[in-house]
Amino acid sequence: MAAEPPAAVELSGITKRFPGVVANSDIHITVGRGTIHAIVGENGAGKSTLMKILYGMYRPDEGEIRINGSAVRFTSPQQAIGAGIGMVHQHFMLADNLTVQENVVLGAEKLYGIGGKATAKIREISRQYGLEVDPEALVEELGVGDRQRVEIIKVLYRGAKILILDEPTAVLVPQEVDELFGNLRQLTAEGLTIIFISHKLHEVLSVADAITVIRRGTTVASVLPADVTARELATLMVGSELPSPETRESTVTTTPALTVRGLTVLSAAGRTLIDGVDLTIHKGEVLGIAGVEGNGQAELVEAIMGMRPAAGTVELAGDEITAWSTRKRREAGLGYVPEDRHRHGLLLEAPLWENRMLGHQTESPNSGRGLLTTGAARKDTERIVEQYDVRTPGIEVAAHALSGGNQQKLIVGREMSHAPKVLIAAHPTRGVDVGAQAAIWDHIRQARHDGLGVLLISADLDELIGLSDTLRVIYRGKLVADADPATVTPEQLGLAMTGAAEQPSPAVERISAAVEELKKEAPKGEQA
Ligand SMILES: Nc1ncnc2c1ncn2[C@@H]1O[C@H](COP(=O)(O)OP(=O)(O)OP(=O)(O)O)[C@@H](O)[C@H]1O
Repeated sequence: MAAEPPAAVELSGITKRFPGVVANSDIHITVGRGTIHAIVGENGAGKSTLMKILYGMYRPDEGEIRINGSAVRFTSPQQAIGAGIGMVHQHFMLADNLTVQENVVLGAEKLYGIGGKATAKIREISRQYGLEVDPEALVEELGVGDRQRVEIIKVLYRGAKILILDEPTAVLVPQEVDELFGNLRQLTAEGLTIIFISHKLHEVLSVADAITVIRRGTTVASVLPADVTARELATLMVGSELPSPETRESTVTTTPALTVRGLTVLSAAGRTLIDGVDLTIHKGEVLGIAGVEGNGQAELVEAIMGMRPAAGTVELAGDEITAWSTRKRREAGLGYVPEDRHRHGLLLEAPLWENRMLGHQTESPNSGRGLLTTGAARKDTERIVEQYDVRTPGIEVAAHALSGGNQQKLIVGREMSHAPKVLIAAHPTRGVDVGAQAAIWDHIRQARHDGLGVLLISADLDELIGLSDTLRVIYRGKLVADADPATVTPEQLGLAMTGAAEQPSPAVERISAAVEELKKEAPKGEQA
């Protein structure tokens, strides 16, 4: 009988310490060749650290890595790439103004040059693995799903046989998730191996061949998807039962908290990014905006926050704030959870308590009588850490030392602490585990009960549907449809977002006509 082929990846006894934290402790994982292996765990459990070790970005303090049966010791990602490992990051790292081919070839010109041989190789990869993209297309014209395929092709082009994907579905609509999973299955059918991190337990159960659960830095279970439910997985992750989600209860009033009229935003080149948007959020109302990324959500948020010039008017609780600076808007009660927590939400090198003051330096408890009150800010940071379950060795550590999900919890906690009248929340639970997500939703619901109005932008359709009182669909900078959160399904909403609702459902209104109108307006070659 032939001997069993060695596992594609074998991690044994991996331990990694950071000051004050054991991020990985005696981890054991075996990933079979040609399988999809999911890694799940709470925020801060140690998933990213482990993947960074496998990708050569960190060196383990203890333990052994075997790739296809041979022990390896990587001191850089280049060595990991050389051993056939590729990493697809959550934040795409593509140059928008270059073509697909230029992006794929960039930095790997030595492999197949930059001309016809490179094109042929990209086409071969596309064909072999069913990853459809046009090498000539400009990346800025591509949707999110296509961009992700370019990232995957990029690592395959460099010879990866083992792919690590970090939360690959966080930015995809349901139809794109299905496509991605189809692609992943085809990759494994061709003998490649996939390891992916995800917080979406239903997706993990539908696509993974095997699942490893990490809790507080160590592997606590390796299970087959057929043997567990999402709830049981969550329980394994947390080590105790999750609370049941609370039922929906309407708190919407008739008092406007935020009114936007005729908001229009142009790009530097004069293109219309937001086109005459009107909306009202009432006290006690969560207004969710559904849309495929890049349809104007970011510009809408930035215009409301006063971060980019816009025509039209914005009123906060009856005051016209159109001409106000961002700082003044925040002081007047506009809370802000930004989409990009590294660029707008945090000072990564600064300690947590300084980050607690960020954007709120002029407000209590951070300042009083014109002076910064760092003692009070520190104390309040302790409270946020406690209340929002931010897992950290202390408030003096720098923000970059927190796991992604814990950074997010800190930002949400900070913004909610100033009793905002309106919270502008872009992807408030992105990268946050299921338990922490439920906790953040509870905080938002409680504040909504007390009269908070929320503008919710999210790529997580379950979150949009579950948390919103009112749902609207944004498409090419216009609000084109309304959906009823009580009856709409994620699939219907996903279709409406891509402008593809051919059979309008009662739960999504107006979309088809509006999209047809937009398509007529769009110049040739620019249609969605
Ligand atoms: N560079 C670093 N310096 C110090 N501590 C770190 C560093 N990177 C991670 N940690 C700590 O190691 C632990 C594991 O973090 P890691 O990012 O691996 O978690 P994770 O499971 O990926 O979480 P998330 O789901 O939130 O992304 C956390 O306590 C984190 O604060």
